[in-house]
This record gives sequence, structure tokens and C-alpha cells, in this order.
Amino acid sequence: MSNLLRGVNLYLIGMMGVGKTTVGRLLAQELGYGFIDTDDVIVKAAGKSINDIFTDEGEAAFRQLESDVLAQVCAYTKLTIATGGGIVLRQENWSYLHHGLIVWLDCSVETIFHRLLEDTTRPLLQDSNPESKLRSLLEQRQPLYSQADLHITITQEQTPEQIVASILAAIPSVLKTQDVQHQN
Ligand SMILES: Nc1ncnc2c1ncn2[C@@H]1O[C@H](COP(=O)(O)OP(=O)(O)OP(=O)(O)O)[C@@H](O)[C@H]1O
Ligand SMILES: O=C(O)C1=C[C@@H](O)[C@@H](O)[C@H](O)C1
Ligand SMILES: [Mg+2]
Repeated sequence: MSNLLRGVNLYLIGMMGVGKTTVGRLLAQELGYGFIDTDDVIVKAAGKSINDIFTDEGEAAFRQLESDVLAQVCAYTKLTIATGGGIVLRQENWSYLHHGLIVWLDCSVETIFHRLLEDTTRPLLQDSNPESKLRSLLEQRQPLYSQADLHITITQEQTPEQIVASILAAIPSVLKTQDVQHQN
């Protein structure tokens, strides 16, 4: 598979809690790729948590940091990159994402809600009604996520290993399409 990919980066996009970080790390191992998580890079560079960045500097400042990190990361190859759930919001980010293959991990709001029920690290979910907040975020973002090269639908029971296997199985079909496009 790594031969087929020729070092092209894989960008995992999708809602918070869908498993981009968990699956991305495994996928990188499987491919012999490096792994980068844009949220982690931001936290390390800022020296504070995502919650604190949102509180102290606001969401717009976080989005700028996110774009800066993405711009730097896409200069490298042989990486699997787990992005933040809101990376799709800025048009300029798409020009960076399109340097690689964009994989949308998609699962139900119910699954995400149950996974993140006890989790306080996502500032956008610190809401009086997190489930409805998730629904409205997904409604807003779905048309953006759907611009990905690959759409991987995940069920509640699927393990990270099974999700990695379904991504690996789906990649050749997109590479083929891209090769055909390049020939025309
Ligand atoms: N396939 C899975 N089955 C069960 N639990 C999972 C699965 N994938 C991820 N999780 C769990 O769901 C939670 C969220 O996963 P993760 O942090 O990987 O999501 P994310 O998409 O990176 O979210 P964010 O956009 O906020 O960074 C974690 O507790 C993780 O262990
Ligand atoms: O969906 C979002 O907007 C976010 C998802 C997380 O990955 C973090 O990037 C942050 O909590 C914002
Ligand atoms: Mg993550």
C-alpha cells in the first residue's frame, strides 16, 4: 500500500470524537508513515490546552494556529495527519489538505455523544445541550466534510483496527480515479 501511495500524505477529517486521532495513529503504523495530530502540535506550541486557547484568545485565534500548523505540515511527505474537527471551516485550509488524500471519517451523532459524554476537553461541547450542539455542528459541516476524496462510514461497533482496514481497502479506488484524471 505504501508503494501505491508514493508517500502521499493522508489527512483524516471529520467531527470531534469520530476517532481521527485514535485511527490515524494506527493507520500511520500500518503504512510505515509518521503521525501528526494538528491539535497536539497546537497545544505544544501554545503551551496550553485547547480549552485555555479558546478561553484566553478565542476560537478565531485557534483557527489561525490550526491553519499555520497545517501549512507547515503539508511540506512533508509520508505522514498520516489527524486534523481538528473544524479544519474544514477555512477555505484556505483546503488548498493544504488537497496536497494529500483527504479521508472523511463519518459516524452518527449518537456514537460521538456517548464517546464524549465524560470528556471536557472539547470547548465547543461545553454547552447546556451538547447533543444538539453536535447536531448543528454536523449540519453546518457536512457539506464541507463531503468534499473529501474518501468517505468512510463508521458504525458504533467498529474497532479502530477495523476502521484502518476499511480505509486501506478503499484507498486504491481513489488513487485509480486520480491517475485517470491526471491522464486526461
Ligand atoms: N472505533 C472506536 N471505538 C470505540 N471508541 C473509540 C473509537 N475511536 C475512538 N474512540 C474513542 O473516542 C474518543 C474520541 O476519539 P479521538 O480523540 O480519536 O477522536 P477525534 O476524532 O480525534 O476527536 P477531535 O476532533 O476532538 O480531536 C476517545 O476516547 C477514543 O478512545
Ligand atoms: O470540531 C471542532 O471545532 C474542534 C475539534 C477538536 O479536534 C479541536 O480542534 C477543537 O476542540 C475544535
Ligand atoms: Mg483528535
